[in-house]
Amino acid sequence: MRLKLDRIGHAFLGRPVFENLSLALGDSEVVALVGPSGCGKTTVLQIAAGLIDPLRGRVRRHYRRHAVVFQEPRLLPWLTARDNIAYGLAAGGMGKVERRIVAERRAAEVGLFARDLDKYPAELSGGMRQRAAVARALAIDPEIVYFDEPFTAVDIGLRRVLQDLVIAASARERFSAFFITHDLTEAIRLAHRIVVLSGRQEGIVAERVLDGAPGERDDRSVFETVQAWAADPAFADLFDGDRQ
Ligand SMILES: Nc1ncnc2c1ncn2[C@@H]1O[C@H](COP(=O)(O)OP(=O)(O)OP(=O)(O)O)[C@@H](O)[C@H]1O
Repeated sequence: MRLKLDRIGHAFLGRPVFENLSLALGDSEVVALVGPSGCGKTTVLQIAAGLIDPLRGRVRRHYRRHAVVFQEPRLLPWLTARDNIAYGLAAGGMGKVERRIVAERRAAEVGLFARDLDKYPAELSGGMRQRAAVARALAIDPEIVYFDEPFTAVDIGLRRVLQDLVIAASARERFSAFFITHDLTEAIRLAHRIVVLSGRQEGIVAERVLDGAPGERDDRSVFETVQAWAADPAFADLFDGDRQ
């Protein structure tokens, strides 16, 4: 068990977001949290990652290193792509030459070319910046990666490529991942398990374990699962939200 949220509750300015939310994330498990816009997905992730404290409940973390990939890349504009990717390694005490080697290996894994590594974020496309953000997260060999709608802002073709990178990396390196999305197709492509957060402060209203490993699901089975769940009352909130 990497992470356990035990009956957490949170409110902003006295306005409750959710109550009594319990959720566990196992070793090497990829859990996708879906739910309508504004239901509190980012808040759950921030509590899980320790970025904010919950008003109620308890969080137990059984890991040493985690990384977060946000919707926007959040690269440091004054550093090259290479130095951005290597950024977390210096804090871990790694020497300069080794940092460079790790950054270049991670960059290649996410499809960045060597010639891009000397560029600054402003010189990279949006897709390249998000690739660099994923490489930076993986560079520190995290035991858990928190993804907060990381591919929402990229176009549909690249989104699929980036999803495939995450699927391959999680299978290869066996980190756990907590992946927030409002895109059910994305969740079904890359998770072992899906949990649905209510849009009416009712906490987690549904949970489904997916068949097979994420990389093994073909487009047809993903499509059929989305269709089946669209008719499932447990997912009604999610589809209502999408129609708004
Ligand atoms: N810092 C804050 N101060 C006040 N209210 C906040 C704050 N952060 C979030 N909220 C509110 O809490 C609720 C949950 O927000 P959150 O961002 O967690 O939802 P979400 O499910 O991730 O939304 P989306 O899918 O649109 O990104 C929303 O009503 C939001 O307006």
